[in-house]
Amino acid sequence: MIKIEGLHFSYGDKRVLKEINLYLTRGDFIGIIGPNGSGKSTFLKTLSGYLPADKGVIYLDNYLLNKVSNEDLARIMAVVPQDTNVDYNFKVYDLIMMGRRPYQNRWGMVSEQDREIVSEVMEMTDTQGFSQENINKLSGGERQRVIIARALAQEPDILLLDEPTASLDINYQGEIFDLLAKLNRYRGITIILVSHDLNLSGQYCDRLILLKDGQVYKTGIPTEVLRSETIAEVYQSDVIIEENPFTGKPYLIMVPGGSKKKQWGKRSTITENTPKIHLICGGGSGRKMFSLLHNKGFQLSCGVLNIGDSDWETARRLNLKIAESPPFNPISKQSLEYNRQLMTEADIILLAETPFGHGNLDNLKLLLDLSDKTIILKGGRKFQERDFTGGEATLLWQELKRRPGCYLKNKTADILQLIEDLIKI
Ligand SMILES: Nc1ncnc2c1ncn2[C@@H]1O[C@H](COP(=O)(O)OP(=O)(O)OP(=O)(O)O)[C@@H](O)[C@H]1O
Repeated sequence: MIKIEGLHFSYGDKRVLKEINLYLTRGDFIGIIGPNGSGKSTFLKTLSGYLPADKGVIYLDNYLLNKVSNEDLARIMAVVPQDTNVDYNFKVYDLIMMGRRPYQNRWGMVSEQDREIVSEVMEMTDTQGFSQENINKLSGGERQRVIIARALAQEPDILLLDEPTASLDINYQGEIFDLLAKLNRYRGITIILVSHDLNLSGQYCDRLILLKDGQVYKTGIPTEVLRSETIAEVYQSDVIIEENPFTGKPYLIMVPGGSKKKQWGKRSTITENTPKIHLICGGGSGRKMFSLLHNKGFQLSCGVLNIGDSDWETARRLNLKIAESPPFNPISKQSLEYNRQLMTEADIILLAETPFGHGNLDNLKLLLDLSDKTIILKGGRKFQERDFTGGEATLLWQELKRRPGCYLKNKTADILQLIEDLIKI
C-alpha cells in the first residue's frame, strides 16, 4: 500500500498541494485526473520521491518514502515523465538497458538476464524495429514507448506515468493503455498515471483521484467520480456521461461549446429570470437548436416528444423539462396539458423544422391555442414536404404564419439573432 498523510507541497510561496490524505492499494490501476494546474504532476513527483513534501508523510508499505534509499526505490518504482526528451543521442537499445542499472554492479556489467529482460520489454512495447536508432530521431510517440520500455526494464512493482499517451495517436493510445492493463493484471504492477483523457482513464482505471486546486476533490471508482455534476464543478464544462456498451464503463461526451468559462454572449448561471424557450421538435430536427440554445444559457423545455425519439434522447441528456408521450400512440391528454404548461411558462416558443403526422398534430393545434405567445417558426423546406396528414397540418401552419407575434425564419443564425433581439425588448 501507499499511504499519504497530510501532504503539503509548495514551489516557493506558491502552495500547490494542500492536505492530501489517501490510501492507495498495491495492485490497483489508479488514474490521477484534474484540470490544468490542479497539481497532478506535482503530486506524482512527490509520490516518486522526486519532490520532498513540505509537510506530511508518504508510506510505501510500512516504510517512510523519504527513508528508502535511491537504489531500493529504483527497484520498486519506475517513472515515465511527461517530458520524454533525452539530452544525449543514445541508441534506443542502450537507453532501455539503462533501466537495468539498479540491478547491475557498479561497473555496469550487463548480464544475460539483463539482455533477456530488455528484449522482452522491447517486444512488449513494439520498439525492436528501431533498437539501433538514435532516440532523438524518433517521433514523439515512438520515443514515449521507448521511455516506457526503459521504465519496465527496471522491473518495478509500481509504475508512475505522467500523461503517457499525450503524444500518441489513437492506435498507440489504446495499445499503451492495454499494455499497462496487462502489466497490472498479469504481473501485479501497480499503475499510477496522470491523464487528461477522462475516457481512457474511466475505461482502464480501477480508481480515480480527481484533484482540484491541489486538493483531492473526489476519489473512487470511475462511475463515482465521472459524473456530469462533478465534471461541471471541477472543469466548468458541460458533459454528458454515457455507458460504454462494450465495457459498461462511463464515457464522456462534450456538449459542444459547453465550457462555462467566460464566453462571448453566454449567460453564466440560470436564475428565475433566465429567459425560457420551449422547442417543438422531433426526429432530430431540434438537436442543433438544443445545443446552441443550451450553450447560450437559456432555460429550455420541449414537447410533446415521443419517448425514444432522437430529440427526446438529446433533451433527456441535457436534463431539460420534457412533455413526453409513449410512441405509436396519439399524444395523451396529460402530456398535452404538461406541454401547454411549459409553453405558457416560456418566453418564446420555437417550432423546429419537424415533420407532422397525425401522431404529433396536436402540438401544432396547441400552438394556435396560445394566441398571446411569441412564436418563431423555422422555415426552409416547403412545409408540404413534411406534412404527412393529408394537408391538415399545412392549413394550421398557414394560419400560424398569419398570426401576429409569429416570426418565420429560414436560417439558424437569424433565429438566434431574433431571439437575442426579442429577449432584449
Ligand atoms: N517548477 C515549478 N516552479 C513553480 N511553479 C510550478 C512548477 N511546476 C509547476 N508549478 C505550478 O504548480 C501548479 C501545479 O502544476 P502541475 O504541473 O503539478 O499541475 P498539473 O495538474 O499537472 O497541470 P497540467 O495538467 O497543466 O499538466 C501550477 O500552477 C504550476 O504553474
